[in-house]
Amino acid sequence: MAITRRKISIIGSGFTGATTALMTAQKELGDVVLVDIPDMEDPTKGKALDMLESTPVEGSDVNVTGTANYEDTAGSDVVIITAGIARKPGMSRDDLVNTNAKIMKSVTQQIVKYSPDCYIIVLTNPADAMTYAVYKESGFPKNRVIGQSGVLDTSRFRTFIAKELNLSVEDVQGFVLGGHGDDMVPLIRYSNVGGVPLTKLMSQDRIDAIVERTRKGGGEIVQLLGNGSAYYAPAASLTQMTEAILKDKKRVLPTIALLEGEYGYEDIYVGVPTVLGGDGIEKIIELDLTDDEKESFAKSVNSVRSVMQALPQD
Ligand SMILES: NC(=O)c1ccc[n+]([C@@H]2O[C@H](COP(=O)([O-])OP(=O)(O)OC[C@H]3O[C@@H](n4cnc5c(N)ncnc54)[C@H](O)[C@@H]3O)[C@@H](O)[C@H]2O)c1
Ligand SMILES: O=C(O)C[C@H](O)C(=O)O
Repeated sequence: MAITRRKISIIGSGFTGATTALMTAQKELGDVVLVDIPDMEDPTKGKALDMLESTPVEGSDVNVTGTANYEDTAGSDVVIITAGIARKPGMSRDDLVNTNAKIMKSVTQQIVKYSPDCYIIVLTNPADAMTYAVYKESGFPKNRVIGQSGVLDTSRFRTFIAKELNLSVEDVQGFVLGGHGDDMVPLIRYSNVGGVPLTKLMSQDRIDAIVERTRKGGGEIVQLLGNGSAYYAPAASLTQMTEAILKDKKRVLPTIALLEGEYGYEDIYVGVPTVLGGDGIEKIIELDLTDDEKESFAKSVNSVRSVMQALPQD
């Protein structure tokens, strides 16, 4: 049988969806189908055509199409959900839960109908609760429903550390545990630059300031943009996760995963270190946490649980 290109569908053609479409196409990860509501069909087609016309310059042999018809997503390998509303200055991500939960329900039904074997990556906020909603609605196994928060939050953390120390972003390692909210937990003990512990390179005061800036990183961009939220770094994060799955890279990345006893929690999607590869979330990595880290993680988990209570129960 002939080998065909991979297919990536992106639901929502707004800032994050369109930017992710461009990045995945430029990396030649597969053909891209960009989907939005019928009222947005022409602009969605226009964005897709504009991207397609960049592929000769990029040397990328992929197709990019725009549509409002889910039939066009049929047989997708990866479906990325960015559909929904974004917050504005003064709002928290949790304020989006009611509107976006309804959108998750309807888009998930369409995704499952046309791509029953796909891997779903959820970006829409509040991301932990929305990933749980998509998991429930899809009926998919937990490894095939993955949320995005930790790659972005860690990328912000790494950026701030690299800039502060004037060292390469490539050498900064670290990750952020917990929900995608202001009480996420950047783990200092597991952070290093080229293997050198962060605490050897930076004072505790500076580390604390960077942790705080990371926690509020989304809000910082919301304030600056004035009418919408971040999209370049979120799209880069989605692209890295998509690549990890489609190329079976078995990357160790923080993702929003379903906990079933790991870290002492049940039936909740929240950010933890995972192995992301050809079978989606292939493993959750359980770290030994100190009492302080456990307490911070518990606070973050509680915040996610309280948002989940707003999800429709049907
Ligand atoms: N988890 C994260 O790290 C993270 C990062 C960035 C953004 N986000 C979230 O992602 C979401 C999208 O952000 P954005 O900046 O792209 O917003 P945006 O407003 O630019 O785009 C959203 C798009 O979704 C479309 N849409 C709405 N309902 C739809 C439906 N039923 N079917 C298909 N499309 C639909 C809209 O028409 C719009 O084009 C927001 O909820 C935002 O908070 C999360
Ligand atoms: O902050 C937001 O509302 C968008 C996103 O979750 C982010 O962290 O940039």
